[in-house]
Amino acid sequence: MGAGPAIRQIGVRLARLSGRCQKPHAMTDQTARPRSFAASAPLKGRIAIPGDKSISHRALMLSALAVGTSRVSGLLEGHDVLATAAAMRAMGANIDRTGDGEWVIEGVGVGGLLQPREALDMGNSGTSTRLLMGLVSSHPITTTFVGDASLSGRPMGRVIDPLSQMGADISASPGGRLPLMVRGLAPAVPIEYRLPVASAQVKSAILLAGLNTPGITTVIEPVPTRDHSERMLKGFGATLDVEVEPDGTRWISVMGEAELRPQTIVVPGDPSSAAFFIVAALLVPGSDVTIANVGLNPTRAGLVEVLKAMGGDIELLDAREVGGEPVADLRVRHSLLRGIAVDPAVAPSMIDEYPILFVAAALAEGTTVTTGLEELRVKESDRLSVMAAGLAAIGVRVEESEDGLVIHGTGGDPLPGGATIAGHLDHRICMSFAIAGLVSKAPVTIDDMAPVATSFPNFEALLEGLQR
Ligand SMILES: O=C(O)C1=C[C@@H](OP(=O)(O)O)[C@@H](O)[C@H](O)C1
Ligand SMILES: C=C(OP(=O)(O)O)C(=O)O
Repeated sequence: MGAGPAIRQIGVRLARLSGRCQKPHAMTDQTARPRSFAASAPLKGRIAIPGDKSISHRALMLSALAVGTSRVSGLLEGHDVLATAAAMRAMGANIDRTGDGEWVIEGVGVGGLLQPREALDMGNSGTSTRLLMGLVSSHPITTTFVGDASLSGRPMGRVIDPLSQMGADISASPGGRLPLMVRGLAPAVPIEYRLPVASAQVKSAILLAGLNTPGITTVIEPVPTRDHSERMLKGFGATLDVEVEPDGTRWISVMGEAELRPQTIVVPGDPSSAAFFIVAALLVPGSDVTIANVGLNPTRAGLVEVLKAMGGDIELLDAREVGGEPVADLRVRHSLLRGIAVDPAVAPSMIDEYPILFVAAALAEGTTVTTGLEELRVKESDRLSVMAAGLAAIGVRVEESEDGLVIHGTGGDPLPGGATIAGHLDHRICMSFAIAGLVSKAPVTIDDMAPVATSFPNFEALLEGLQR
């Protein structure tokens, strides 16, 4: 998209609006919270990690679109999910927190979203932004989206394109970024759309727009990505059909003007959060940790497979189903890892876990090569360059390519450490370097641990519990 004068003007107008939007709890604490992490005694014990972020967002959105009262337990109460809750409230749903992770939602029905009175503040959350842009695109309302500095730098063109094809009128800041305004169209136009990037957020945005669109909306997905939207849409009673071609391409079709039935949802633990403790237990000598209730949907479980291939001692206990998703307890013991070439085909199933995988690779014996990771450059930070710079600062031998990192491990020896890492408002960068500090000779300082609350508010408390 060009940055012509007209678009620049819209950008200025929207930027002014961002100062006036309703601030959810997520964005009120601006104080940086630096913290150092030092060489750790063995990690021992059993922990339960909080609910899955992807599933929590979707549980709130679909409950808010059902007719009647849904109940969600195990909801992640991180700032990203709270931004989704605030947005759905602002568009008419009644949403109450009744206990720890327990939420009750009274939906407005598909087609029933009301125009929010103020801009929706999405904080740091790409998932909230892109999925909600989809939802509002097929409602007759105008919605403005704003976010923090990290989110305002992320590309939204990937959802603007298909949603515009469905009839939404979207005015974005230069480069297809936030702040932006979506003027929805009802009835919208059903489309058949082949995803140009492997993105569950883009897939979900289109399917959610399709819910209030007459006819059948189809997303063609050449590379499978997390399928929580498909599973949950079916659970809520939408007519959703998935056909898989011999080469694995998935055709996902949703029938519009759906009526969603309220549900009771149990959210499993987030494998992307578990990842930090899996790697910590593998790296800190003498550790033996059990992580309870970890979601192991095959579209999310890539890291466990890669770490096992590197020689990680990870045992799956009590495999079961929770809320329509496969779950197990993981027992993880300290292991000497071996470097490997990571198959780029697994990337979508562990896309958020690469920062912590890079830390694991730094302690492995030999070299780990990763490729096919250009998407990491458009997350909360450019995770390839931020990880490469941070690892180099704590003494790791690392090379950055266009689409991956090559990491030469220490063979189990501690890292030199002794640097301050800039987290760039990226929770996963902060947590990855916190874990690196546990296996470093000199402490590793994170300039600001506050962003961790976007996805894992009790990360530090759980870590301290395992060190006792
Ligand atoms: O759909 C989702 O819930 C998510 C999809 C992924 O993003 P992309 O769709 O951009 O790959 C992931 O990185 C993000 O944390 C959550
Ligand atoms: C990329 C992430 O989230 P989002 O896109 O929702 O900001 C993440 O949690 O690592």
